[in-house]
Amino acid sequence: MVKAKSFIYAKHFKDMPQASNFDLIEEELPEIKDEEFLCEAVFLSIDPYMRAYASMLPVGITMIGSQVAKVIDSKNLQYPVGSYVLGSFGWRSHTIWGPNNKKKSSLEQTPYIVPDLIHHPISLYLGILGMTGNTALFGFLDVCKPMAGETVVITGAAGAVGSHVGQIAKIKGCRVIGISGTDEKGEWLKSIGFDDYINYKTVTNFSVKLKELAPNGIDCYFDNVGGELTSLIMQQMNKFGRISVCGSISAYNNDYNSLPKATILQPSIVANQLTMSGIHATNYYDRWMSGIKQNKMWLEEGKLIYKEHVVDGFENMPNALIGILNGVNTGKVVVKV
Ligand SMILES: NC(=O)C1=CN([C@@H]2O[C@H](COP(=O)(O)OP(=O)(O)OC[C@H]3O[C@@H](n4cnc5c(N)ncnc54)[C@H](OP(=O)(O)O)[C@@H]3O)[C@@H](O)[C@H]2O)C=CC1
Ligand SMILES: CCCCCCC/C=C/C=O
Repeated sequence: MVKAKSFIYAKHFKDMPQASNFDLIEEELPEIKDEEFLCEAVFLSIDPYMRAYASMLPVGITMIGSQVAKVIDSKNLQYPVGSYVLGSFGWRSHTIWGPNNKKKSSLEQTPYIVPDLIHHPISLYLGILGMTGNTALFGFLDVCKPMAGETVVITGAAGAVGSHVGQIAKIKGCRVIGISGTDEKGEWLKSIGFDDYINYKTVTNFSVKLKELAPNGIDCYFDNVGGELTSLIMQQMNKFGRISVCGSISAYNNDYNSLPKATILQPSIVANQLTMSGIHATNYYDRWMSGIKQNKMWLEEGKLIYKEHVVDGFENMPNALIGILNGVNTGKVVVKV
């Protein structure tokens, strides 16, 4: 008999998530039936969307999320014992999955086998070889269509998606400016190929500094944070500039009744005939494996450098989520069980 731990989303978030928003429960799992497998979480993903989406979820459900898990019992030939799977199982230590399991939301994917990585941690399937990697790859290239010599600005640049986008932009021959919340993060960005960075928390005048670093204007903007930074960046876009709107983490802790008042973006959009498009990871499910293949190729060629922020212990899932909203991480946050 296997005992599974899981975090229940027990109370709606208000402002910053707290440990008290979750209940950690334990349950005994039944024997698996035909076509089912039982797996044990090895690494769990922590992502900002968990904060953004949870406001729309009912309380009482298992908290949403993906994990890399090891199959420890199986009556399904497609998922043999000992293999690793990527699954949308939520914040659970052990899961029984079968083809009759119903998807609870469009965010969920059918579990797929991930081959062990010899030279890298298997947690990469949550990062550069997974959801964040495909978001960076398709979300940037589809919308921004970067050309060599163009200037690209990225907010949330030292996070999982931003650091990846910047490196793809360098592969494409662009000048890349990252926006980050500490100099340490900015220096890391430079070490992986970014041309420069702005520490938005300490810079005296953001717009002046941006003009200095991007004297020819901005052609592509990859937006992870929204808010005031986005307004200021958009004022310096070039004619026919492209903006990929990936997220708005600066306001995820606001509820819908207290969202920041918007500044007016239309003059920049109209004057420069900008194209601004929202992107979504779920839109890439039909190209998912080709995205992983491309990112893996760049990884093997040494063109893609990653950093992981590993939090130890399943019990620390809530703390890890609070951490990304406070910007403690450089690179992808994963919890190691
Ligand atoms: N559309 C989609 O399909 C997807 C969207 N996303 C979105 O992309 C964005 C980045 O995700 P990901 O890279 O995984 O995140 P990470 O958790 O890796 O990085 C988040 C970073 O955002 C920065 N940040 C936090 N609060 C603020 C703030 N108020 N203002 C500016 N920056 C802030 C912090 O860095 P710093 O110290 O620099 O402030 C933090 O480390 C998020 O908005 C997320 O929701 C992610 C995946 C898929
Ligand atoms: C495989 C998990 C897919 C989750 C998609 C999350 C999209 C994020 C949106 C905003 O943050």
